[in-house]
Amino acid sequence: MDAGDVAILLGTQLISAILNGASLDTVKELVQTGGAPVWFQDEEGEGISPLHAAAYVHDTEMVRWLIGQGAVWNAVDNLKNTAGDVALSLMIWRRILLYGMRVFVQAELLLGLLESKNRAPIETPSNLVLKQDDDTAAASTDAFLSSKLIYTTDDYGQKICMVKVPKKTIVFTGENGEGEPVVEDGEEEIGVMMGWEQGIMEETVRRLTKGLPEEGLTVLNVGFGLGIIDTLFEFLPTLPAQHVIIEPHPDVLAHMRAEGWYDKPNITILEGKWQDFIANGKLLEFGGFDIVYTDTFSEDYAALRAFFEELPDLLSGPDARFSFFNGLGATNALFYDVYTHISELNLADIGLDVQWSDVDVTTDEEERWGQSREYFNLPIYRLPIAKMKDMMA
Ligand SMILES: C[S@@+](CC[C@H](N)C(=O)[O-])C[C@H]1O[C@@H](n2cnc3c(N)ncnc32)[C@H](O)[C@@H]1O
Repeated sequence: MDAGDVAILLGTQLISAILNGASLDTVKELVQTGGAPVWFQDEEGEGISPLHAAAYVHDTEMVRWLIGQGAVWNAVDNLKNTAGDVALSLMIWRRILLYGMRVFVQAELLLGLLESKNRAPIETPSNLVLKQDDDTAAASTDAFLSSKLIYTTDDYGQKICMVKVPKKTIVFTGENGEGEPVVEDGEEEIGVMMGWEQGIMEETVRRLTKGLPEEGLTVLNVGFGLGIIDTLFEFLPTLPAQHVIIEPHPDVLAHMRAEGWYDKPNITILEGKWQDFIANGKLLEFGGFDIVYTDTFSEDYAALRAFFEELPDLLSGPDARFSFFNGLGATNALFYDVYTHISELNLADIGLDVQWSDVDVTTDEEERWGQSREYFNLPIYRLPIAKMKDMMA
């Protein structure tokens, strides 16, 4: 390894340490003792420097120290942003985020008022959907439950549980894309569940079970899909004592039967929607679960929030854990951030604290989506783990 390679290695480690929340003392040690170069730029990646990294983690003291050590104040990354631009865009990002959250919360309050008067539901004045008005299987539970589902494997070996929804496309009648536009009726494939989410499910189970006693574990999972998370629960070192799965779709239930899920002695399958088993009190009969997970399809944020409200009754105690598939708004970083913050606020209102962790979900986009509509195209999944707040603390 020559001196250039060593500088690249140390510089990359320095940037990664800062982005991962290293303290100023650690950074000082990496630079002063370890010899990491403060002038380094990550040419192989996004072209960022340690100064950009410090701006990303909003560490003003670290920015000051790095500049004092000779960090290049006006170095630009591959997007032509200096560390100052990053800081500025973060400030602007936070301002827009706060605005988005305010709009969302106001719409939510209004929704509550309208619902209490039995009036039609509303949407927020943005792409943040509180209540869906899409009546296809993608967003209407009734349409979804009466749609045919297809279990298939794509060209890249990825397992998919898929539904087809109607799609209108505008085509031009003439040659070379000219001529009169005509609306053509067609179909679009949507992944109800796709194999690429395996990594998210694995990390979710790891974090849901970490530190919990293995013996006698009780688990509730809402929404079977491909059964990825249920399979992971069944492969824990100690089999859960009680594993309840709620699933309403007849095709999913038929698939579960064919795959032998009905024959597992520790598993109870509740055929219906989670709302049905809240309404008839069946879920309460289990006496609380140590782990609760929900990942449904075609439901909007209002439904997720309604599920949150049931958690104090569903969780077995202060150590019990809850997680949900955090996928709303995930085709846009800002919307995703708003949903993430709003769900944290709503959970806090109900008495739950959330710990977030990041799961890297970068992959080959074409291999992931194939013919399916994209529903998650951010590089990072924000994984929530919630517990009832410790009222004695
Ligand atoms: C995204 S998949 C779940 C994937 C699952 N986490 C896995 O690891 O494979 C969503 C599932 O939720 C089910 N579902 C939709 N609405 C539901 C509801 N109201 N209650 C319970 N399950 C629901 C769907 O039929 C579908 O099987």
